[in-house]
Amino acid sequence: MEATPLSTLPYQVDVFTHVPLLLSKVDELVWTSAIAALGSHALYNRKEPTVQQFFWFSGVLEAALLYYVLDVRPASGPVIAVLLANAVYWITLVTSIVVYRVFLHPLRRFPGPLLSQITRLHMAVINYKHETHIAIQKWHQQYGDIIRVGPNELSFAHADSVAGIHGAHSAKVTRGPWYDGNPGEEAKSLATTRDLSNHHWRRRVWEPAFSTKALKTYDYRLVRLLDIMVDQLHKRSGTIIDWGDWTDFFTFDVMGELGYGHDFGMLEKGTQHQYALYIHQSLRLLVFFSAIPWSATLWRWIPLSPQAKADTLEFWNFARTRFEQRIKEGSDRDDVFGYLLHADEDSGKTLSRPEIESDSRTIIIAGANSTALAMSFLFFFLLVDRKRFAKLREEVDSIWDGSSQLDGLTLGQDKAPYLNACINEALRVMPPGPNGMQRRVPDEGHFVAGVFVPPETQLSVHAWTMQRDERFFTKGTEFIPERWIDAERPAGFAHDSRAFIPFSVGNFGCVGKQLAMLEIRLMTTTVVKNFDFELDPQFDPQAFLDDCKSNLTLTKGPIPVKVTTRSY
Ligand code: HEM
Repeated sequence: MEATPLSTLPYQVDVFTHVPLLLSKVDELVWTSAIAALGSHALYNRKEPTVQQFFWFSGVLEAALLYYVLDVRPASGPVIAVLLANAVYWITLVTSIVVYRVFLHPLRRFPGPLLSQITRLHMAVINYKHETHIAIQKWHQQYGDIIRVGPNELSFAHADSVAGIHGAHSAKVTRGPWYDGNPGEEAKSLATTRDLSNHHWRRRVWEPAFSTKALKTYDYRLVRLLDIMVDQLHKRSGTIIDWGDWTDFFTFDVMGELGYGHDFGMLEKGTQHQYALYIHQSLRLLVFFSAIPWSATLWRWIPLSPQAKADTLEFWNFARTRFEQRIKEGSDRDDVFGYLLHADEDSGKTLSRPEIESDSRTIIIAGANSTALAMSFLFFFLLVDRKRFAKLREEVDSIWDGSSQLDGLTLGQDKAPYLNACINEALRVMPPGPNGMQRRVPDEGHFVAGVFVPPETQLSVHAWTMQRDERFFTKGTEFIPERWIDAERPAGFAHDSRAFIPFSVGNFGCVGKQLAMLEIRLMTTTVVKNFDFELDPQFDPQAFLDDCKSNLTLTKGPIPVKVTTRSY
C-alpha cells in the first residue's frame, strides 16, 4: 500500500511522539515487505536455494501480495501497491545482504576487495574477461596469503595451506559449488561430481586406465601419431608454423584416439578441428557460470556471447555423435573409454550411460588442452633460451639415437633428468590451470595451516601466485630448469616442492598425470631429435607472455616458429 501523505491523515499527529501509530497507519505493506525481505535473507542464509526453489518461493510471496492487495484494495490502487511492495522488498533484501556480507559474515576478518566480498558477480565478470589469474595474484600481493575472493570464499597462496585444502589433511574437504556451473551438463562427470563417495568409486573405475599396464598399450598409438607429426613437419621444413597449433593437433588427436577410439585427423590435415575450437569457446561460458553456479540453469537466457553459446551446443552435438559411435565398439578396445565401461571392482557398480557420456567429454576437455599448453610453453621457453635448448638436445642425443623405437615409459627422472626438469619448470612458471580448484569446508569447519575456516566456506589454493612466489622458488618468474636437479640448483635457491601443484594433489588430483607426462616426454624427445626450431624474428616474447589470459586454463597467442629438418 502506498504511504498515505501526512496531510491527508484523518487526525493531527506529532511525528516524534506518535511514531508507532504513524507507521502502522502509513505503511503496513511497506513494513510487511521489509520484514519479508529480512526473513527471506535469513532463510537464504541458512540454506542457499536452487534457482527453482528461489522462483517458487518468490512466486509464493508475489501470490500472497496479490491476495492482500485484492483483499484490502489500497487507496493508491493495486499496481502502485504491488510496485511499491516489490521495491521495498528488493531494496531491503539487497541492503541486508550487503550489510551482512561486509560487517557480520564469519569471513569478515579476512581481507579482500570490497566488491568480491559483496557479490560473486565481480569474479564472474573478471573470469569472463579472462583476467582471473592476474587479478587474484594482485590481491594476494596487496592483502596477504589468505584473502576473501567471494562472499563465502577464500583464496590461499602459501605452501603450508596445500595439505589442508588438497592434501593429507583434507579427507573431508569436498568440491565447491563451482563444479555445478557447467551449463547443460546432464550427468556429473568424474571431474565435476561433488559427492565424496560418488567421486571415490568413479575414480576407482578411471584409475586402471592410467596404470603402467594401460600406458604401455597406449604407447604405440602415441608413436603412430608422432610419426604423422614428424612427417608433416618435414613437409613444412623451412616454413613458419604456429607451434601452439601443432601441440593442439597432437594432444587432441591423442585424446580422440584414447577417448573416442579414433583421432580427430588434425595432424593428418594440419588444421584445427572444430571440436577444439568449440571447447575453447565453451570454456569461456563455463568460467562465467561457475562463478555463479545457480545461473548455469539459466544460461540460455543470460545475454552472453551468442557465438560461445552456439559453439557450446555444437560441441555437445559433436561429442554425442562420437560417443554414440564409440559405445557401439564395446569394451574390447584398449583405450580410456574402454576402461570406463568396466565395473568398479570393489562395489561392482558400473557407470550409467549419461555418466559415461559425460566422462568421455571429460577425457578430451581435461586431457587435450592442458597438455597442449604445457608443450607450448615448454617450447616457448626453450626457444627463447637457446642455451637450454642445446643442453636438452645434448641429453636427448645421449639417450636416444633416433633409429630404435622410443620407449616413452623409460623417459623418467633417472634417464632424462634435464627433460623432466624443463617440463616441471614450464609447468611451474605457466601452470595450464593457473587458478584455484574450489573446495568446500565440511559442516564442522576446518583448520588450514593452523587457521580456522568456518563451516561451508569455499576455498582454494592459487597455483599461479604460489608457484611464482619468491619464498618458495627464488626468481619465481624465470625459467630455470636447473632448480629441479639437486646437484645443479644454484646455491641459496629457495625450492619448496609443496608449492608446485600444476596437476593438483590429493583425492581430486589429476588422474591423467602420467599420460600427460608420457605425451610431453615422447613428443619433446622426438621433435628435439629431428628438427631445428627458430622463433620468428618478429615474435615478441614479452608481449606474448603479457597477452596470456586465463579461462579455466591459460590461453595464449600464436608461437610462430621456423621449423627445419635437423642437419647433422
Ligand atoms: C599437463 C597436462 C595436465 C594438467 C596440467 C592437468 C591438471 C589437472 C588438474 C589441476 C586437475 C584437478 C582439477 C580439479 O581439482 O578440479 C586435473 C584433474 C583431472 N585431469 Fe588433468 N591435467 C593434465 C592432463 C590430463 C590428461 C592427459 C588427462 C587424461 C584424460 C587428464 C584428466 C583429468 C581428469 C579426468 C581429472 C579429474 C580427476 C578427478 O576428479 O579425480 N588430465 N588435471
